[in-house]
Amino acid sequence: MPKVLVSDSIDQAGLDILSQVAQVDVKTGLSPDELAAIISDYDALMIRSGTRVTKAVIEAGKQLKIIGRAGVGVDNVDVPMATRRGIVVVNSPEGNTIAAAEHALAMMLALSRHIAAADQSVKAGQWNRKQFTGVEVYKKTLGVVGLGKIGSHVANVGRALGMNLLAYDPFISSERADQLGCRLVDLDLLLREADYVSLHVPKMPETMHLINEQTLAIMKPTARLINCSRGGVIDEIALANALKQGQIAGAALDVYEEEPLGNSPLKQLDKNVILTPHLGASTEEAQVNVATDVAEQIRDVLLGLPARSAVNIPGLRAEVLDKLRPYLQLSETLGNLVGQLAGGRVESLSVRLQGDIANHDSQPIMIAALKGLLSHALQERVNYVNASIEAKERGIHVVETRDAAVKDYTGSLQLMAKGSLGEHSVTGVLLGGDEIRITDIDEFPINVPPTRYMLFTLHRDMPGIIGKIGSLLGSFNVNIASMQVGRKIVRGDAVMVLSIDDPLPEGILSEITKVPGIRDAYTVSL
Ligand SMILES: NC(=O)c1ccc[n+]([C@@H]2O[C@H](COP(=O)([O-])OP(=O)(O)OC[C@H]3O[C@@H](n4cnc5c(N)ncnc54)[C@H](O)[C@@H]3O)[C@@H](O)[C@H]2O)c1
Ligand SMILES: O=C(O)CC[C@@H](O)C(=O)O
Repeated sequence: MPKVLVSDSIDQAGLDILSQVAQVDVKTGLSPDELAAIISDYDALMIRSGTRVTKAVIEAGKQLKIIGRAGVGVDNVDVPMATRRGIVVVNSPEGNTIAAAEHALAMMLALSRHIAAADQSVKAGQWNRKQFTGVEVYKKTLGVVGLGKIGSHVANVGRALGMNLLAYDPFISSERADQLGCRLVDLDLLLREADYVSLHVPKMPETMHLINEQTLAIMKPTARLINCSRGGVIDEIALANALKQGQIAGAALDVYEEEPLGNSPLKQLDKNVILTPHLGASTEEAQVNVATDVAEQIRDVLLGLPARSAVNIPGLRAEVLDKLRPYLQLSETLGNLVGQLAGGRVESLSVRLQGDIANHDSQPIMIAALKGLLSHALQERVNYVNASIEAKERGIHVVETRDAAVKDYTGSLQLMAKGSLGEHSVTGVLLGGDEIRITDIDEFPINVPPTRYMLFTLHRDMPGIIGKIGSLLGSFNVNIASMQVGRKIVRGDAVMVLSIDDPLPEGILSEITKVPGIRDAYTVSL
């Protein structure tokens, strides 16, 4: 039974799903070193934001197939390293969207009315009504930085509260911003005009210290800043200074550059600062959502099925996957076949998408072709996660062409591999939506399904040659399941494709190539 390590607190709903297929060990509060020391036993790791999955952890995870992040941000996982090692990293892109958005909105209202400070003062025996006079959000300007899933919900609720909306997001169209009632502006203008600035961007080099001494200096003295996205997006020292000097009116933070928050000057500030311990996703609903979402994906991957929300398999979202699955199978099979026919070191792979297939997202189809191409050499070490990297490292030049006009079958896929031992091409189609047929080998027309063991010959089309191959195989006790010949002209060159029941015994291939009329022979296992 596979083993799953759960190293952060995860809702029971997720643990129940994992337990259906795996032994589940829950060990929380591990340091990266402690995690690295035990991870080698595990097939899967499930985390929240509390676990740091470093390079060392991934290197130690010799059996790891999947890392599941029960949440959105995967900045606590060394994703490039996981990708190199072929480990799928999955998250729950939407499970906690509402929770995080509501936390940001709660922060905005709590800041405006000094809720946290007023609560503390009443509990301390005071009754200071005047000290806690607040401001209304109605008719104020809310600036949303990052108009993705969470930012959009914040914008929607902000609009319902009667706020004017500005948004800054370089990757969002003005039509999308219009739909949300936001005026799309640059960051400078947003910071100058907004009464509330709410950050909803991912953590990446471009967003590191997006809010810093300079950007804080252009904000209104009455402005309030909210960060429920990621620590590091705000320069916390610069923020503490800006708050002390009254450059802005207040700030509410849920996330920090270092978590847990250490000895920060922000902790010294009182009524105009609210600090929560990364609680954005901490609602009962969100925790059930993310735990279920990610546990299902871990279960599926352990059962050999694809994951819905893999962050390191480009273009392979659930809905794409459902539509493309038969094409991916086709592409992988043809990649495997052409890779074995080419043998040696492959220098380039050309993939031609013809007919209907050319109308689909080609990226996953290309990845499947590369996975197939490399699978004979790398076996299970290559997968959808690392196929592109492995191909790049081997210097394989990949070319994609599309021809939507071709109208044979429902579309076909042609792969051509060029390598140190020559050039080969194969074409395949799907019959009835999911049955693979190889329809062309080196431009010789055939029509055969792929089978586990196959033998291909290139020969002169002349009487007796098929019989000789049949007898030769028979003398080596090889049973032929099916046989087909493809030729372009009578008595010219031809290919013979045989499905055989067992792998070809050692030495027989060279015997086949000695048969008069045989130019070449290849054995393939798919
Ligand atoms: N506090 C929490 O507990 C909590 C919970 C959930 C999510 N989050 C974090 O909230 C953030 C937003 O999550 P989401 O689900 O909305 O993500 P998302 O991917 O849907 O949205 C992010 C948006 O940021 C935009 N963006 C990227 N670079 C930008 C830049 N340089 N400037 C401005 N905009 C930029 C993107 O175009 C995108 O629209 C993430 O950092 C996520 O990790 C925090
Ligand atoms: O695990 C958590 O509680 C935080 C999750 C949140 O930061 C996220 O990115 O989804």
